Amino acid sequence: MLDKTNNKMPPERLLQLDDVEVAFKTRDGLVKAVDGVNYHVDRGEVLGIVGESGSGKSVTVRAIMRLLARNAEEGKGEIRFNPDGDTEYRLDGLKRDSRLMRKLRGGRIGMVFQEPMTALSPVHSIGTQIMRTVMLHRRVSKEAARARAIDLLARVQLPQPERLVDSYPHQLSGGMRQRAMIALALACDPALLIADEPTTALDVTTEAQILELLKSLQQELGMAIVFITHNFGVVADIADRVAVMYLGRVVETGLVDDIFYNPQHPYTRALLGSIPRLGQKKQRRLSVIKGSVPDPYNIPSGCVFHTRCDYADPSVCAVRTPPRVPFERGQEALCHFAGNLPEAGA
Ligand SMILES: Nc1ncnc2c1ncn2[C@@H]1O[C@H](COP(=O)(O)OP(=O)(O)OP(=O)(O)O)[C@@H](O)[C@H]1O
Repeated sequence: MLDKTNNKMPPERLLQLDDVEVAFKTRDGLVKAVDGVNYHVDRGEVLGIVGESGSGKSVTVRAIMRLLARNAEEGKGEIRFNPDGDTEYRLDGLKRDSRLMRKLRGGRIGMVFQEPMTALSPVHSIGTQIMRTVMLHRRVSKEAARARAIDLLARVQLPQPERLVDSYPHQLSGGMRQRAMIALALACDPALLIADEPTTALDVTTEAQILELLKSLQQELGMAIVFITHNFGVVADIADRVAVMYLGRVVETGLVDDIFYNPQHPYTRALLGSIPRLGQKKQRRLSVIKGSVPDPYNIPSGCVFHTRCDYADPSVCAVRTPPRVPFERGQEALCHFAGNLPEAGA
């Protein structure tokens, strides 16, 4: 039986997370990595997720994919997914190997990672791996699956796809392997592609090429993308909307232009102050914000960002949980002083 929900999402909505919580059981106790995350993705749009290391970006998408570590404990939040506009599935609570999840993962949700070898097997040819995915999700002959594999390799602009289909991952360069992984993720026309820092390990030129490829595939195939990155420059390049995460929460969300030109959360402003400039060394982590991300075992009281915030009033921010303040066009900021901060850049 497929799990369907009663209160429907709007028709344009593909994915919606409401108050998602994930904690991990560790030797030192329970650590909350994701603490009430809300975000949504509409059909065909690109949502960029940005935030420093440890903010819970990857754990949240693993909860969507049902690929959480064994020591994870989920809270009460909801994850809803409606891939084709007619059936809404509740993903939260589904087991990693449930029939539905195996059908959706690879079938309607594709994934690409920073390290292609987490997705590609070193002992099978690229073609075999794509064919297996195609045949797992569709009733097609071996010949048709091979033709599809060659077609996908051509789509991701790999040279000589008829020859490349029989090659092994170690025979390809890093950028080519990234393209092969994208081809694998696209094998069954996903409605949603989850991209977890797919370009972070690449050189600047290859990164630009892969971003360009993802953009053109997204437009051609009409799929939505959740794109995780440390880099606000990449968000500007590829995303329609942004969710900014800090210590397991979405602290600000909105359209790219609104977030860039009118950021309402002090953390977003601080991150924007650390966008790598042209010609700067690659892979520089965002580091200009004072202090470091607090230990998740010791989450600050009140607003979790107050210990690093330039605008914090301890009598308020260290004591009370901040409200979610709405602005125009769906922009929201989790801050006591959102809307009352000094002008950005002032
Ligand atoms: N299996 C686990 N057991 C305990 N803690 C975990 C586990 N997996 C993740 N965490 C913790 O959850 C928090 C969020 O991690 P997550 O990987 O989602 O961050 P991130 O924002 O994706 O960071 P990065 O950009 O470095 O990938 C971190 O504090 C991390 O240490």
